[in-house]
Amino acid sequence: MRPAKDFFAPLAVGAPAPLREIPARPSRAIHFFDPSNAKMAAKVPAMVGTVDVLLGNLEDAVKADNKVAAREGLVRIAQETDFGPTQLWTRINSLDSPWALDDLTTLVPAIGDKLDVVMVPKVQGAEDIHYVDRLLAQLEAKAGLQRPILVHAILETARGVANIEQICGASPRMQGLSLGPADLAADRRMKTTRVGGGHPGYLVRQDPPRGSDGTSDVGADRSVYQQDLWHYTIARMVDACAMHGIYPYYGPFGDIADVVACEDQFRNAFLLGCVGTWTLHPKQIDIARRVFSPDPADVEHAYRVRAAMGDGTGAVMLDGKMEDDASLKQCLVMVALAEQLSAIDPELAERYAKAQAAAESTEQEG
Ligand SMILES: CC(=O)SCCNC(=O)CCNC(=O)[C@H](O)C(C)(C)COP(=O)(O)OP(=O)(O)OC[C@H]1O[C@@H](n2cnc3c(N)ncnc32)[C@H](O)[C@@H]1OP(=O)(O)O
Ligand SMILES: O=CC(=O)O
Ligand SMILES: [Mg+2]
Repeated sequence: MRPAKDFFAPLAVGAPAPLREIPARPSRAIHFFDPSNAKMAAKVPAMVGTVDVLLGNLEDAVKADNKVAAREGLVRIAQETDFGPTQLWTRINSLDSPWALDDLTTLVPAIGDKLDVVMVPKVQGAEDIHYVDRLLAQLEAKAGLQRPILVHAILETARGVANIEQICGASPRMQGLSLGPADLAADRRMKTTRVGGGHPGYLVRQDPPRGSDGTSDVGADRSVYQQDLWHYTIARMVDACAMHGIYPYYGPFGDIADVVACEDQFRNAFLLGCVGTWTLHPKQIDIARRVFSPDPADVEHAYRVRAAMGDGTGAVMLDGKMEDDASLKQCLVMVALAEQLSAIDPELAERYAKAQAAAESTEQEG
């Protein structure tokens, strides 16, 4: 392990200095595209501004025969496209594949100045991040890059989950973690064949009614409540990321047609602390943008609490509820997110400005 004094030292002579803090850039929708799929690739320039992140995927879902075409396609798209405020990420092939090294040694010199984040799949432990960290530093130095490329790990092995804190703290490049429910389910030998989402078999059943003689009628009709298979993993991910000042994301939701369950799954992740999700199909983009942008009513409430709390200490009553220093901090999380999103999204800026004005006028009346 690197001693604290060396943690922020560049890992190659001439590489850009690592960031001291990972910027909180909006990344509600990380939109996956296959750069070797001509039809999909052709849509990328028009998607700039419609998603927060465009991610050129080189790993799973790209056929083995198309790996080189995908890599070259990504280089071409990146060179030809002005991404404006939209971030460009890539998901490289896994480190145990024959393609990962060529992915990095091709992409960094060619488009390193445009790449914000490299997503690394199937990360098992800090050693995987150390490998990518050093290699990126060497490639950045060679290419004369001025800012470091950040690293994002996918949590999709049992070992990765067990090593989650070490992964998050392995390098100042660490930007965040995504849940990889498909590979993780396989690695854990879970018995779901779905890509993310719930499962009707994973449930809790209402207690049976009791007869007058005290016996339970186990055959009676009872409500069942479907549970979330991913709750534990997402909660661990959120804590590990918060502890290290980096960002957690939901991953793929494979049932493209079920936009309702997709929204539920995204919202659970948002409420638990995730900042965004992957979108695999254009249908999922509006869902992600909506769910990961706070509701204006919640933003209005947050501004009201902030105004009512004055110097931020003590306790007040608002709408019959107690608010204090701690609930103010919750509200400030909401306000900070609303302000970040307002800076990049004029429509949301207008809605949040109205929420703030309404909160301030209620405060003046009160
Ligand atoms: C477990 C994991 O690792 S998840 C991450 C890896 N997986 C991925 O990245 C999958 C990305 N998505 C896809 O490959 C595709 O969306 C699929 C295979 C799921 C569905 O593709 P299709 O059957 O073509 O979907 P569909 O017919 O509904 O597409 C409608 C239109 O959207 C386009 N489209 C589909 N997905 C995307 C996308 N991700 N980005 C941009 N455009 C897309 C199609 O090209 C099509 O265009 P057209 O109307 O001009 O013909
Ligand atoms: O890569 C994603 C997954 O779910 O596996
Ligand atoms: Mg995977």
